[in-house]
Amino acid sequence: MSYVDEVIERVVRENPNEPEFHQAAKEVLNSLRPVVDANEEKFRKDALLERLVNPERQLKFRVPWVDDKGQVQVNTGYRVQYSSAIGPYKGGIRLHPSVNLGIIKFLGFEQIFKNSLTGLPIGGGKGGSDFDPKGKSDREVMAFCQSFMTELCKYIGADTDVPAGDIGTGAREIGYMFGQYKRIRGVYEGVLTGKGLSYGGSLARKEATGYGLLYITQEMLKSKGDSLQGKTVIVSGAGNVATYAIEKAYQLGGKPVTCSDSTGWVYDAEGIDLAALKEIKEVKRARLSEYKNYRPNAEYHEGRGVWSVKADIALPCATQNELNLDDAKALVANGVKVVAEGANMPTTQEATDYLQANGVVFLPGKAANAGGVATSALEMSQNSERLSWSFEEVDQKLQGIMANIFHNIDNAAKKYGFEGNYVVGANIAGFEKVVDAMNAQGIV
Ligand SMILES: NC(=O)C1=CN([C@@H]2O[C@H](COP(=O)(O)OP(=O)(O)OC[C@H]3O[C@@H](n4cnc5c(N)ncnc54)[C@H](OP(=O)(O)O)[C@@H]3O)[C@@H](O)[C@H]2O)C=CC1
Ligand SMILES: O=C(O)CCC(=O)C(=O)O
Repeated sequence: MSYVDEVIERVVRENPNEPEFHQAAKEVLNSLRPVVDANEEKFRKDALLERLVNPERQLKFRVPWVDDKGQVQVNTGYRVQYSSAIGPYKGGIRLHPSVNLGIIKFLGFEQIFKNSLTGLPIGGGKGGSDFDPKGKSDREVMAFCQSFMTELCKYIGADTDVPAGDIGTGAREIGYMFGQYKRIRGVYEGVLTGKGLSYGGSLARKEATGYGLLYITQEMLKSKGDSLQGKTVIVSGAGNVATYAIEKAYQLGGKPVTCSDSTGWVYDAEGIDLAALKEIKEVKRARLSEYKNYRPNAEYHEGRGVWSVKADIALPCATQNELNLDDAKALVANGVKVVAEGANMPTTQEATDYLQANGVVFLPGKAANAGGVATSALEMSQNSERLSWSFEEVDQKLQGIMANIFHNIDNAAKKYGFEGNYVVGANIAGFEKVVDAMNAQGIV
């Protein structure tokens, strides 16, 4: 049995009931075969892949808090400190009822390679809780965030582990967590990113993941002599990533016509009304069904369905495994030429295979959504030098980072004989730097 197959078997055996983690690990390990096969003896002797798939540390803790009725609630908190080979652990905190250890591990594992692709010195980690901020009062969210940080603050720090936002964790939650960290640890430092601008946040961090997604899509199109001008874009999600992907798609000449949340989806043939979307989601924290109050001619449907709309480019920006094989068939039948992942692992393996086999250019999340964490690393730099850069300066750097990521994954795919396969290119390019650092640092 090949070394890669042995490790895949071990991942499945030793991590039961963690299907998302198996999916992420299999995808990466399978695409590393050309590199691993060429170094099989050394990698096997050093147990390199076993060390890569096993987190350095994983924390699971109780999060008790009191709701508005005086009832004590108990949630479970997680932080998986996956790899510090190339820098302090870095990755978001997800607050969603579906969160469990396997989901945090898949996200932390992806983060290792994504963070490596940014070219910046950040290792991989991820955290979260099964707490659902939806429908909670600000006071309840604060009570949860303070309790969560009371435990987490023992294990993080500006030079050890720097969490940030993800699903369900935005500026409000980061603010409450930062306040509690400072209160307990007594240090004012860049321990979190995605902070508010008045206390150490970076301009353009809020926009960075969505903007970065469009910058890399544009760079890929440019390499083929094409552009976003005049292209119809379908987007899923209505949160941070989706909103700023829609904003940048407009700025680059595209026409985004859909968005979705966990209860329904919108098709607006004239183009999504960005101001309405921001008001519904960022200000009111309401459901997308309200969109028709702003745009009576738009369609709102319960359930899921954005992938049935005719378009040129599809941008899944909601959550994992939201684009399945049937959706992939609909995209191909409708003439979609590009799928770029704003979310983490939104496309199932079967759907990815189908899209690639049918000539759709596929930009995987660990490359395409890396603009968020890259800008978080820029926030860390600003915090370290106690300066704030202008929006233009951060945005310029983000554009450069996303263009570099595209060329690095493109070149890695070509080097190993997989031209145009950006899944292979991203995994290999991300892995090469991490493995180099691991080898240099001995058996740790
Ligand atoms: N924020 C960032 O900087 C980065 C985020 N990502 C990834 O992008 C994706 C979206 O994150 P972000 O925009 O920050 O999150 P948000 O919480 O801001 O938005 C998530 C959106 O997806 C919708 N959604 C639909 N179905 C689900 C589901 N089953 N579970 C969770 N959400 C669902 C949500 O609907 P509803 O409004 O009903 O909750 C919401 O509109 C995630 O995969 C995240 O890991 C990747 C890189 C960086
Ligand atoms: O900005 C960060 O540190 C994390 C972003 C994130 O969670 C992600 O890239 O999935």
